[in-house]
Amino acid sequence: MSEHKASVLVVGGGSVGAIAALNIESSGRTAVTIVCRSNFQIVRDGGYSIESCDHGSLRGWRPSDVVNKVPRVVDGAHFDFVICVTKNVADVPPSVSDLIGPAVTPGKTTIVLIQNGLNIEKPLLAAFPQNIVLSGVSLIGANEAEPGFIQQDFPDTLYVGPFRNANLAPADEKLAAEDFVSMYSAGGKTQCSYNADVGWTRWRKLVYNACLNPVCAITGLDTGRLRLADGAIEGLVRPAMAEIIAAAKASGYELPETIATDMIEMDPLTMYLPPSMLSDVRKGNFIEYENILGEPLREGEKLGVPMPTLSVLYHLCQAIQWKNKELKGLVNVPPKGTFVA
Ligand SMILES: NC(=O)C1=CN([C@@H]2O[C@H](COP(=O)(O)OP(=O)(O)OC[C@H]3O[C@@H](n4cnc5c(N)ncnc54)[C@H](OP(=O)(O)O)[C@@H]3O)[C@@H](O)[C@H]2O)C=CC1
Ligand SMILES: CC(C)(CO)C(=O)C(=O)O
Repeated sequence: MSEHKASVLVVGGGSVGAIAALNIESSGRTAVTIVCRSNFQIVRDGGYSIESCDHGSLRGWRPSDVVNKVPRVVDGAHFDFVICVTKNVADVPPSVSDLIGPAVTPGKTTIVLIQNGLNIEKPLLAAFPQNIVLSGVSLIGANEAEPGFIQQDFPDTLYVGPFRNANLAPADEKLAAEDFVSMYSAGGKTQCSYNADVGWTRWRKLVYNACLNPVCAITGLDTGRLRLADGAIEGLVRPAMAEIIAAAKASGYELPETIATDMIEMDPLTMYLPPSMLSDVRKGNFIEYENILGEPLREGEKLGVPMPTLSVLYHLCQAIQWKNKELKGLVNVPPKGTFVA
Protein backbone atom coordinates (compact mmCIF):
# COMPACT_ATOMS: atom_id res chain seq x y z
CA MET A 1 0.00 0.00 0.00
CA SER A 2 1.50 3.35 -1.04
CA GLU A 3 1.50 6.48 1.17
CA HIS A 4 1.94 8.72 -1.90
CA LYS A 5 -0.11 11.98 -1.64
CA ALA A 6 -2.40 11.81 -4.62
CA SER A 7 -3.80 14.66 -6.70
CA VAL A 8 -7.43 13.92 -7.42
CA LEU A 9 -9.99 15.38 -9.81
CA VAL A 10 -13.65 14.42 -9.38
CA VAL A 11 -15.64 15.13 -12.55
CA GLY A 12 -19.37 15.39 -11.76
CA GLY A 13 -20.37 17.16 -8.55
CA GLY A 14 -23.82 15.54 -8.15
CA SER A 15 -24.90 13.08 -5.48
CA VAL A 16 -22.36 10.26 -5.85
CA GLY A 17 -19.57 12.69 -6.80
CA ALA A 18 -20.09 14.86 -3.72
CA ILE A 19 -19.99 11.85 -1.38
CA ALA A 20 -16.94 10.45 -3.21
CA ALA A 21 -15.16 13.82 -2.83
CA LEU A 22 -16.09 13.86 0.87
CA ASN A 23 -14.71 10.37 1.44
CA ILE A 24 -11.47 11.08 -0.38
CA GLU A 25 -10.88 14.50 1.16
CA SER A 26 -11.57 12.97 4.62
CA SER A 27 -8.61 10.66 4.07
CA GLY A 28 -6.38 13.64 4.93
CA ARG A 29 -4.04 12.32 2.26
CA THR A 30 -5.09 14.43 -0.67
CA ALA A 31 -6.74 17.63 -1.87
CA VAL A 32 -9.73 17.09 -4.12
CA THR A 33 -10.77 19.35 -6.98
CA ILE A 34 -14.39 18.85 -7.99
CA VAL A 35 -15.90 19.82 -11.35
CA CYS A 36 -19.48 21.09 -10.96
CA ARG A 37 -21.86 22.28 -13.66
CA SER A 38 -25.41 23.48 -12.85
CA ASN A 39 -24.68 23.62 -9.10
CA PHE A 40 -21.28 25.31 -9.52
CA GLN A 41 -22.19 28.75 -8.13
CA ILE A 42 -24.05 27.31 -5.14
CA VAL A 43 -21.30 24.85 -4.23
CA ARG A 44 -18.47 27.31 -4.78
CA ASP A 45 -20.13 30.09 -2.76
CA GLY A 46 -21.88 28.14 0.00
CA GLY A 47 -20.60 24.58 -0.18
CA TYR A 48 -22.75 21.44 -0.12
CA SER A 49 -25.48 20.68 2.40
CA ILE A 50 -25.31 16.97 3.08
CA GLU A 51 -27.72 14.72 4.99
CA SER A 52 -25.99 11.37 5.03
CA CYS A 53 -26.47 8.02 6.71
CA ASP A 54 -22.65 7.67 6.65
CA HIS A 55 -21.50 11.23 7.41
CA GLY A 56 -24.38 12.83 9.34
CA SER A 57 -25.48 16.43 8.70
CA LEU A 58 -22.96 18.76 7.10
CA ARG A 59 -23.55 22.37 6.09
CA GLY A 60 -21.29 24.39 3.81
CA TRP A 61 -18.91 21.52 3.10
CA ARG A 62 -16.70 21.83 0.07
CA PRO A 63 -13.60 20.04 -1.11
CA SER A 64 -10.28 21.88 -1.57
CA ASP A 65 -11.26 23.33 -4.92
CA VAL A 66 -14.50 23.73 -6.88
CA VAL A 67 -14.23 24.48 -10.62
CA ASN A 68 -16.76 24.74 -13.43
CA LYS A 69 -14.87 22.97 -16.16
CA VAL A 70 -12.41 20.13 -16.52
CA PRO A 71 -8.95 21.70 -16.14
CA ARG A 72 -6.37 21.19 -18.87
CA VAL A 73 -3.14 19.84 -17.34
CA VAL A 74 -0.03 21.77 -18.32
CA ASP A 75 3.64 22.21 -17.46
CA GLY A 76 4.44 18.74 -16.22
CA ALA A 77 1.65 18.75 -13.61
CA HIS A 78 -0.71 15.80 -13.64
CA PHE A 79 -3.63 14.27 -11.78
CA ASP A 80 -2.95 10.87 -10.24
CA PHE A 81 -6.66 10.05 -10.33
CA VAL A 82 -9.45 11.43 -12.50
CA ILE A 83 -12.71 10.06 -11.14
CA CYS A 84 -15.69 10.33 -13.44
CA VAL A 85 -19.02 10.43 -11.60
CA THR A 86 -21.23 12.01 -14.24
CA LYS A 87 -24.22 10.19 -15.59
CA ASN A 88 -22.84 8.16 -18.51
CA VAL A 89 -25.28 9.08 -21.26
CA ALA A 90 -23.76 7.32 -24.26
CA ASP A 91 -26.14 8.77 -26.85
CA VAL A 92 -25.68 12.45 -25.93
CA PRO A 93 -22.35 14.31 -26.27
CA PRO A 94 -19.86 14.98 -24.85
CA SER A 95 -18.58 11.44 -24.44
CA VAL A 96 -16.83 10.65 -21.15
CA SER A 97 -13.49 10.45 -23.02
CA ASP A 98 -13.95 13.90 -24.55
CA LEU A 99 -15.10 15.34 -21.22
CA ILE A 100 -12.17 14.14 -19.08
CA GLY A 101 -9.54 14.22 -21.88
CA PRO A 102 -7.98 17.61 -20.94
CA ALA A 103 -7.18 16.34 -17.42
CA VAL A 104 -5.72 12.96 -18.40
CA THR A 105 -1.95 12.60 -18.80
CA PRO A 106 -1.08 9.56 -20.95
CA GLY A 107 0.62 6.84 -18.93
CA LYS A 108 0.25 8.69 -15.61
CA THR A 109 -3.36 9.37 -14.71
CA THR A 110 -5.50 6.53 -13.36
CA ILE A 111 -9.08 6.93 -14.59
CA VAL A 112 -11.85 5.73 -12.26
CA LEU A 113 -15.39 5.27 -13.56
CA ILE A 114 -17.90 5.29 -10.68
CA GLN A 115 -20.84 4.80 -12.99
CA ASN A 116 -23.50 2.18 -13.59
CA GLY A 117 -23.68 -0.01 -16.67
CA LEU A 118 -21.86 -2.40 -18.94
CA ASN A 119 -18.99 -1.85 -21.41
CA ILE A 120 -18.46 1.72 -20.19
CA GLU A 121 -14.70 1.15 -20.23
CA LYS A 122 -14.47 0.37 -23.96
CA PRO A 123 -14.34 3.98 -25.28
CA LEU A 124 -11.95 4.93 -22.45
CA LEU A 125 -9.47 2.13 -23.18
CA ALA A 126 -9.58 3.11 -26.86
CA ALA A 127 -9.01 6.82 -26.13
CA PHE A 128 -6.36 6.33 -23.40
CA PRO A 129 -4.49 3.10 -24.30
CA GLN A 130 -1.61 3.83 -21.88
CA ASN A 131 -3.77 4.59 -18.84
CA ILE A 132 -5.12 2.37 -16.10
CA VAL A 133 -8.93 2.44 -16.03
CA LEU A 134 -10.65 1.31 -12.83
CA SER A 135 -14.24 0.20 -12.33
CA GLY A 136 -16.17 1.61 -9.39
CA VAL A 137 -19.45 -0.17 -8.70
CA SER A 138 -21.37 1.80 -6.09
CA LEU A 139 -24.26 0.58 -3.97
CA ILE A 140 -24.94 4.00 -2.50
CA GLY A 141 -28.46 5.47 -2.53
CA ALA A 142 -28.05 9.22 -2.96
CA ASN A 143 -29.89 12.06 -4.60
CA GLU A 144 -29.35 15.78 -5.18
CA ALA A 145 -32.75 17.01 -4.00
CA GLU A 146 -31.93 20.65 -4.82
CA PRO A 147 -28.74 22.10 -6.31
CA GLY A 148 -25.99 21.52 -3.74
CA PHE A 149 -28.25 19.58 -1.33
CA ILE A 150 -27.27 15.91 -1.17
CA GLN A 151 -29.40 13.29 0.58
CA GLN A 152 -27.81 9.91 1.17
CA ASP A 153 -30.17 7.27 2.58
CA PHE A 154 -28.35 4.07 1.67
CA PRO A 155 -24.73 3.45 2.81
CA ASP A 156 -21.87 3.91 0.39
CA THR A 157 -20.38 0.55 -0.52
CA LEU A 158 -17.92 0.79 -3.39
CA TYR A 159 -16.23 -2.10 -5.25
CA VAL A 160 -13.10 -1.07 -7.15
CA GLY A 161 -11.05 -3.14 -9.57
CA PRO A 162 -9.25 -2.82 -12.89
CA PHE A 163 -10.87 -2.99 -16.29
CA ARG A 164 -8.18 -5.09 -18.01
CA ASN A 165 -5.97 -3.07 -20.35
CA ALA A 166 -3.92 -5.47 -22.49
CA ASN A 167 -1.16 -2.84 -22.90
CA LEU A 168 -0.41 -2.72 -19.18
CA ALA A 169 0.86 -5.09 -16.48
CA PRO A 170 -1.95 -6.59 -14.35
CA ALA A 171 0.18 -6.06 -11.23
CA ASP A 172 0.29 -2.28 -11.87
CA GLU A 173 -3.47 -2.17 -12.39
CA LYS A 174 -4.02 -4.06 -9.13
CA LEU A 175 -1.69 -1.71 -7.25
CA ALA A 176 -3.54 1.36 -8.57
CA ALA A 177 -6.88 -0.14 -7.53
CA GLU A 178 -5.55 -0.95 -4.05
CA ASP A 179 -4.17 2.58 -3.72
CA PHE A 180 -7.54 4.01 -4.60
CA VAL A 181 -9.35 1.71 -2.15
CA SER A 182 -7.00 2.71 0.65
CA MET A 183 -7.46 6.43 -0.12
CA TYR A 184 -11.27 6.15 -0.39
CA SER A 185 -11.57 4.14 2.83
CA ALA A 186 -9.10 6.10 4.97
CA GLY A 187 -11.73 8.49 6.40
CA GLY A 188 -13.38 5.45 8.01
CA LYS A 189 -16.96 6.36 7.08
CA THR A 190 -17.49 4.03 4.15
CA GLN A 191 -17.03 0.51 2.84
CA CYS A 192 -14.70 0.40 -0.16
CA SER A 193 -13.04 -2.82 -1.20
CA TYR A 194 -10.82 -4.28 -3.91
CA ASN A 195 -12.76 -6.26 -6.47
CA ALA A 196 -10.85 -8.58 -8.79
CA ASP A 197 -13.80 -9.78 -10.89
CA VAL A 198 -15.18 -6.55 -12.30
CA GLY A 199 -17.33 -8.34 -14.92
CA TRP A 200 -19.16 -10.43 -12.33
CA THR A 201 -19.77 -7.41 -10.09
CA ARG A 202 -21.13 -5.32 -12.99
CA TRP A 203 -23.51 -8.09 -14.14
CA ARG A 204 -24.66 -8.61 -10.55
CA LYS A 205 -25.49 -4.92 -10.20
CA LEU A 206 -27.34 -4.98 -13.52
CA VAL A 207 -29.89 -7.33 -11.98
CA TYR A 208 -30.99 -4.23 -10.07
CA ASN A 209 -30.17 -1.40 -12.47
CA ALA A 210 -31.33 -2.91 -15.79
CA CYS A 211 -34.67 -3.87 -14.27
CA LEU A 212 -35.69 -1.65 -11.35
CA ASN A 213 -34.23 1.58 -12.77
CA PRO A 214 -36.24 1.50 -16.04
CA VAL A 215 -39.45 0.14 -14.51
CA CYS A 216 -39.34 2.91 -11.86
CA ALA A 217 -38.41 5.54 -14.46
CA ILE A 218 -41.24 4.49 -16.80
CA THR A 219 -43.93 4.14 -14.12
CA GLY A 220 -42.81 7.08 -11.96
CA LEU A 221 -42.83 4.81 -8.87
CA ASP A 222 -39.96 4.52 -6.37
CA THR A 223 -38.83 1.01 -5.39
CA GLY A 224 -41.02 0.91 -2.25
CA ARG A 225 -44.20 1.87 -4.11
CA LEU A 226 -43.28 -0.50 -6.95
CA ARG A 227 -43.17 -3.33 -4.41
CA LEU A 228 -46.62 -2.30 -3.12
CA ALA A 229 -48.10 -1.89 -6.61
CA ASP A 230 -50.24 -4.75 -7.94
CA GLY A 231 -48.36 -7.01 -10.32
CA ALA A 232 -45.30 -4.83 -10.97
CA ILE A 233 -42.69 -7.04 -9.32
CA GLU A 234 -44.00 -10.44 -10.44
CA GLY A 235 -45.21 -9.28 -13.87
CA LEU A 236 -42.35 -7.00 -14.90
CA VAL A 237 -39.36 -6.89 -12.58
CA ARG A 238 -38.81 -10.62 -12.00
CA PRO A 239 -39.15 -11.55 -15.70
CA ALA A 240 -36.66 -8.77 -16.58
CA MET A 241 -34.28 -9.97 -13.86
CA ALA A 242 -34.51 -13.57 -15.11
CA GLU A 243 -33.37 -12.34 -18.54
CA ILE A 244 -30.38 -10.47 -17.09
CA ILE A 245 -29.42 -13.50 -15.00
CA ALA A 246 -29.58 -15.69 -18.15
CA ALA A 247 -27.52 -13.16 -20.16
CA ALA A 248 -24.93 -13.02 -17.35
CA LYS A 249 -24.71 -16.82 -17.37
CA ALA A 250 -24.28 -16.90 -21.15
CA SER A 251 -21.48 -14.33 -20.74
CA GLY A 252 -19.72 -16.61 -18.22
CA TYR A 253 -20.97 -15.09 -14.95
CA GLU A 254 -22.98 -17.36 -12.67
CA LEU A 255 -25.00 -15.28 -10.19
CA PRO A 256 -26.35 -16.62 -6.88
CA GLU A 257 -29.78 -18.31 -6.99
CA THR A 258 -31.24 -15.75 -4.59
CA ILE A 259 -30.02 -12.75 -6.58
CA ALA A 260 -33.42 -11.54 -7.85
CA THR A 261 -34.99 -11.50 -4.38
CA ASP A 262 -31.79 -10.06 -2.87
CA MET A 263 -31.94 -7.13 -5.30
CA ILE A 264 -35.69 -6.56 -4.96
CA GLU A 265 -35.29 -6.44 -1.18
CA MET A 266 -31.93 -4.62 -1.14
CA ASP A 267 -33.32 -1.25 -0.08
CA PRO A 268 -35.93 -1.25 2.72
CA LEU A 269 -39.44 -0.81 1.28
CA THR A 270 -40.21 2.26 3.41
CA MET A 271 -37.04 3.99 2.21
CA TYR A 272 -39.10 4.66 -0.97
CA LEU A 273 -35.82 4.90 -2.84
CA PRO A 274 -35.97 6.54 -6.27
CA PRO A 275 -33.35 4.79 -8.44
CA SER A 276 -31.08 7.25 -10.23
CA MET A 277 -32.93 6.83 -13.54
CA LEU A 278 -36.22 7.84 -11.90
CA SER A 279 -34.52 10.89 -10.36
CA ASP A 280 -33.30 11.82 -13.83
CA VAL A 281 -36.77 11.56 -15.38
CA ARG A 282 -38.19 13.68 -12.55
CA LYS A 283 -35.55 16.35 -13.15
CA GLY A 284 -35.93 16.30 -16.94
CA ASN A 285 -32.39 14.90 -17.34
CA PHE A 286 -31.26 12.43 -19.96
CA ILE A 287 -31.21 8.78 -18.81
CA GLU A 288 -28.35 6.27 -18.93
CA TYR A 289 -30.44 3.69 -20.75
CA GLU A 290 -27.83 2.64 -23.33
CA ASN A 291 -25.21 1.42 -20.83
CA ILE A 292 -27.67 0.18 -18.22
CA LEU A 293 -30.15 -1.52 -20.55
CA GLY A 294 -28.93 -1.42 -24.15
CA GLU A 295 -25.52 -3.02 -23.59
CA PRO A 296 -26.73 -6.04 -21.53
CA LEU A 297 -29.58 -6.50 -24.00
CA ARG A 298 -27.18 -6.51 -26.96
CA GLU A 299 -24.75 -8.86 -25.15
CA GLY A 300 -27.56 -11.28 -24.26
CA GLU A 301 -29.12 -11.29 -27.72
CA LYS A 302 -25.70 -11.79 -29.33
CA LEU A 303 -25.38 -14.97 -27.25
CA GLY A 304 -28.87 -16.19 -28.19
CA VAL A 305 -30.63 -15.37 -24.91
CA PRO A 306 -34.30 -14.43 -25.42
CA MET A 307 -34.87 -11.03 -23.78
CA PRO A 308 -38.42 -9.91 -24.61
CA THR A 309 -39.06 -7.95 -21.38
CA LEU A 310 -35.72 -6.14 -21.54
CA SER A 311 -36.32 -5.33 -25.19
CA VAL A 312 -39.67 -3.65 -24.40
CA LEU A 313 -38.14 -1.71 -21.48
CA TYR A 314 -35.24 -0.63 -23.70
CA HIS A 315 -37.50 0.74 -26.43
CA LEU A 316 -39.73 2.53 -23.89
CA CYS A 317 -36.60 4.20 -22.46
CA GLN A 318 -35.48 5.06 -25.99
CA ALA A 319 -38.81 6.84 -26.54
CA ILE A 320 -38.50 8.72 -23.22
CA GLN A 321 -34.99 9.82 -24.22
CA TRP A 322 -36.22 10.96 -27.64
CA LYS A 323 -38.98 13.01 -26.01
CA ASN A 324 -36.33 14.76 -23.89
CA LYS A 325 -34.09 15.27 -26.93
CA GLU A 326 -36.99 17.04 -28.65
CA LEU A 327 -37.54 19.25 -25.59
CA LYS A 328 -33.85 20.16 -25.54
CA GLY A 329 -33.72 20.79 -29.30
CA LEU A 330 -31.44 17.85 -30.16
CA VAL A 331 -33.73 16.32 -32.78
CA ASN A 332 -35.53 17.93 -35.69
CA VAL A 333 -39.27 17.38 -35.84
CA PRO A 334 -40.97 18.36 -39.11
CA PRO A 335 -43.70 20.99 -38.64
CA LYS A 336 -47.27 19.74 -38.25
CA GLY A 337 -48.96 19.33 -41.62
CA THR A 338 -52.37 20.68 -42.65
CA PHE A 339 -55.02 17.97 -42.80
CA VAL A 340 -58.23 19.98 -43.05
CA ALA A 341 -60.34 18.76 -46.00
N1 LIG B 1 -27.47 8.16 -7.23
C1 LIG B 1 -27.26 6.94 -6.82
O1 LIG B 1 -27.78 6.54 -5.78
C2 LIG B 1 -26.39 6.02 -7.60
C3 LIG B 1 -25.83 6.39 -8.80
N2 LIG B 1 -24.96 5.53 -9.43
C4 LIG B 1 -24.31 5.92 -10.67
O2 LIG B 1 -23.35 6.93 -10.38
C5 LIG B 1 -23.20 7.82 -11.49
C6 LIG B 1 -23.44 9.24 -11.02
O3 LIG B 1 -24.78 9.31 -10.57
P1 LIG B 1 -25.37 10.49 -9.69
O4 LIG B 1 -24.34 11.07 -8.81
O5 LIG B 1 -26.62 9.98 -9.10
O6 LIG B 1 -25.72 11.57 -10.80
P2 LIG B 1 -26.13 13.08 -10.59
O7 LIG B 1 -27.03 13.41 -11.72
O8 LIG B 1 -26.59 13.32 -9.20
O9 LIG B 1 -24.76 13.83 -10.78
C7 LIG B 1 -24.06 13.87 -11.99
C8 LIG B 1 -23.29 15.16 -12.00
O10 LIG B 1 -22.46 15.20 -13.15
C9 LIG B 1 -22.61 16.48 -13.73
N3 LIG B 1 -22.29 16.43 -15.16
C10 LIG B 1 -22.88 15.69 -16.11
N4 LIG B 1 -22.33 15.92 -17.30
C11 LIG B 1 -21.38 16.86 -17.09
C12 LIG B 1 -20.49 17.55 -17.94
N5 LIG B 1 -20.47 17.31 -19.25
N6 LIG B 1 -19.65 18.45 -17.38
C13 LIG B 1 -19.67 18.72 -16.06
N7 LIG B 1 -20.50 18.08 -15.19
C14 LIG B 1 -21.35 17.19 -15.72
C15 LIG B 1 -24.05 16.87 -13.49
O11 LIG B 1 -24.24 18.24 -13.67
P3 LIG B 1 -25.70 18.84 -13.98
O12 LIG B 1 -26.40 18.90 -12.65
O13 LIG B 1 -25.41 20.16 -14.57
O14 LIG B 1 -26.37 17.90 -14.94
C16 LIG B 1 -24.22 16.39 -12.05
O15 LIG B 1 -23.75 17.34 -11.15
C17 LIG B 1 -24.20 7.34 -12.55
O16 LIG B 1 -23.56 6.50 -13.46
C18 LIG B 1 -25.22 6.54 -11.72
O17 LIG B 1 -25.88 5.56 -12.47
C19 LIG B 1 -24.59 4.34 -8.88
C20 LIG B 1 -25.13 3.95 -7.70
C21 LIG B 1 -26.11 4.71 -7.00
C1 LIG C 1 -29.54 0.81 -6.86
C2 LIG C 1 -28.83 2.10 -6.68
C3 LIG C 1 -29.67 3.03 -5.87
C4 LIG C 1 -27.51 1.84 -5.93
O1 LIG C 1 -27.56 1.13 -4.87
C5 LIG C 1 -28.43 2.60 -8.02
O2 LIG C 1 -27.50 2.07 -8.57
C6 LIG C 1 -29.17 3.64 -8.77
O3 LIG C 1 -29.95 4.39 -8.21
O4 LIG C 1 -28.93 3.72 -9.98
